[in-house]
Amino acid sequence: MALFRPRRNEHGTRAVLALGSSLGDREGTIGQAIADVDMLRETRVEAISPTYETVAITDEGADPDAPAYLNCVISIRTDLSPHALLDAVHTIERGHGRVRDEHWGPRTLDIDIITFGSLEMMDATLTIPHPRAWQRAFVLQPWLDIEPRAVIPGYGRIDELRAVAFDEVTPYVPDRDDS
Ligand SMILES: Nc1ncnc2c1ncn2[C@@H]1O[C@H](COP(=O)(O)OP(=O)(O)OP(=O)(O)O)[C@@H](O)[C@H]1O
Ligand SMILES: Nc1nc2c(c(=O)[nH]1)N=C(CO)CN2
Repeated sequence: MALFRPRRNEHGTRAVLALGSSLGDREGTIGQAIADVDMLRETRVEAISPTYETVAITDEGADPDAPAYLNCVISIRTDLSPHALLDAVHTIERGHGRVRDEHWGPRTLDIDIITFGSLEMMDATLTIPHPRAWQRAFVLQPWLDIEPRAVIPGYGRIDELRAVAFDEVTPYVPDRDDS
């Protein structure tokens, strides 16, 4: 189920972040990372998408034998600059044991900045909108659940992009042991 919070203040920039985890306590890590984002200076989480279990996309393509990801998307409002937000999400990733080794390899936590208001920019460390979000169902589907009319600046409407994205996403049903 998606969660939405009433907007108490309208200042700052609305940004969309995508979270993914394929190692360890995936659900716990994503939940804590969302709380970490909400604790950032001048930043507030406004909506949390449902979580999806998704087949890992690796350098060789979709790999059903690689650890599956949990993915979700959050919308935030922040007064941080785009680079300060990038630094902050990297700190959160490191706090959850993220190690940068294998390209597109399994990871405890990945947080990508998908959009930042209507900003379009590219420099050595940051590209906004995220350059691969437009083709990733593991980003577009959860985002669609919380913002069905969203547009990726320069790429178009996410409902249209989602319709042609082919990677596999399945609603995540937690395996609760309440006994
Ligand atoms: N919009 C963005 N969000 C997050 N990182 C970005 C963005 N644009 C550029 N980067 C840069 O990409 C670098 C690699 O990021 P990361 O290791 O998370 O990539 P990845 O998750 O493996 O791959 P992908 O970018 O395809 O999701 C980061 O150090 C960061 O400087
Ligand atoms: N299913 C899935 N595959 C991925 C993901 C991800 O979040 N989910 N992230 C990647 C690099 O960011 C590479 N591959």
